Amino acid sequence: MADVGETLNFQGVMEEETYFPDTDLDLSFTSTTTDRTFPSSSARSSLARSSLTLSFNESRLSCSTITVNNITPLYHRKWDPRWSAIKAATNLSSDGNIHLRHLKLIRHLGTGNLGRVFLCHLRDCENATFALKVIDRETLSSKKLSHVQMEAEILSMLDHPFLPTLYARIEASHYTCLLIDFCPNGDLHSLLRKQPGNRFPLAAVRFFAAEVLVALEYLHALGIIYRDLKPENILLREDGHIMLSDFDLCFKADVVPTCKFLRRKSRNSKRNCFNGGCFGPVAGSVEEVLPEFVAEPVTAFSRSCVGTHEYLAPELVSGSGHGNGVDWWAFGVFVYELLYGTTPFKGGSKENTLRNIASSRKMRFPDAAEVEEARIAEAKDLIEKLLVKDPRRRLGCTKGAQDIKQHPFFDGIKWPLIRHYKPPEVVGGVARKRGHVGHVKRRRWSWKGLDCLMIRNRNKGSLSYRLLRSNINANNYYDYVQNNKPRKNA
Ligand SMILES: Nc1ncnc2c1ncn2[C@@H]1O[C@H](COP(=O)(O)OP(=O)(O)OP(=O)(O)O)[C@@H](O)[C@H]1O
Repeated sequence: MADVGETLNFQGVMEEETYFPDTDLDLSFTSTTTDRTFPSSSARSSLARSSLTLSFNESRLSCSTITVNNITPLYHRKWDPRWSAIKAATNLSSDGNIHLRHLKLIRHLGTGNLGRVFLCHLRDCENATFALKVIDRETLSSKKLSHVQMEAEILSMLDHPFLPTLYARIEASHYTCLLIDFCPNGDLHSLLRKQPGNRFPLAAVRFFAAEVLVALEYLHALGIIYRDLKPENILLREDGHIMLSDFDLCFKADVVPTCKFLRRKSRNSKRNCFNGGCFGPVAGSVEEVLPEFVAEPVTAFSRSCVGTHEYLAPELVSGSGHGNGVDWWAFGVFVYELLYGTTPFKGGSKENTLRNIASSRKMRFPDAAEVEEARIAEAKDLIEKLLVKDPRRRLGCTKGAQDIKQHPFFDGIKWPLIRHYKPPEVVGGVARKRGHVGHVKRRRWSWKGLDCLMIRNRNKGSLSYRLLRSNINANNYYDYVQNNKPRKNA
């Protein structure tokens, strides 16, 4: 059949409003978009909002190869109706696999670094909605292809309520399509921006921080360093709980779990009842015997410099190599941002932000009288312990999430029950019926990005000029800043 695929048009600002009627999807995509790279967030945002045409063209089907992951329901989602729907579809499929023809695209949700994300549902089951991440491998550099590979690999390992479930991976022609959970409530960054003063109430900060902590703990236990923690990457599920997304910057390391029994004096036996997890201390005892389970990739080591600049740990900025500590640093920045609506090292420019991160000056808290006092001291203490520049002394770096869970800021949280907690009621936190579209994100930062920044700004007195002129390797930014004693921080 010649070119019978119907065309879906997602036009500019209309994309949020338009519902696309029945389309006869088939197995190969023809993408007519040209947005290959996203030089800046505004450019990227405008590209993301520009016209996008996807055709599903049956005539190309004959030459496309299709492979599909065999689907095994994950344990924690075993009873999820989506799995039943997937199972029903595969039972009816001639080869027992899910194909693109089983899916009906509803609309474009957003465009990322690697590809586009669509809301879709199974043709025979409208209630089984998913997000489909479509990656056109032909348009990607080898570096980005390795990110796709990493993302798919990590997704296939996950089985956790605060992380996405990969329902299917579909390889069609030069497209890789990942079928994951759809989060209809947008992301935490957009939600934060809707709050008065761009700040969450402390109870909400505790809730989101606790869920993120549990998600990071799980990733670390698998030896996965996330490296891209920021509110934009935290999507909100239908029930208001979080889902960490975007795994293309992760790196995998070995992890050797250890379990020790620790004796310690109880601070407050009643309050700490659940701090040790399911096997917490018995209330009323003076001395507790706590099992200490550590599954933290403490020997992880990478030299690649990735992440979003406001969230970069000093060891990433210095290029001296990093490990698990970068996630705990980012976690400190994250708690700070939820609490104060801005990040702690943000400068007038990216350069200044990096300089502030690398500087040996102690981080300061803004004078925010509006931030409620109860528990604020604990919150500040937690942030200070996470934002320790030396990763060896940073909270979480040696024993992982257990150390952080035991911090007084989280006192009273019953960790094993956390997924059953009622999400906080915050401004704008109501589920939108039809999902959300992409938004302008703080872009990830790379050394290449910094080079461009520096070449553009050749003012002789500027830090960038001095960096360019100096014999110091650009990767060694931390040393450079130390040695050149910048006059002021932004
Ligand atoms: N599971 C999902 N449910 C709902 N919307 C999603 C989902 N996954 C992604 N999106 C939307 O699609 C957009 C693009 O997502 P994608 O993961 O491709 O890139 P990204 O989050 O912008 O990350 P990056 O470009 O940094 O890799 C997101 O900004 C988000 O708005």
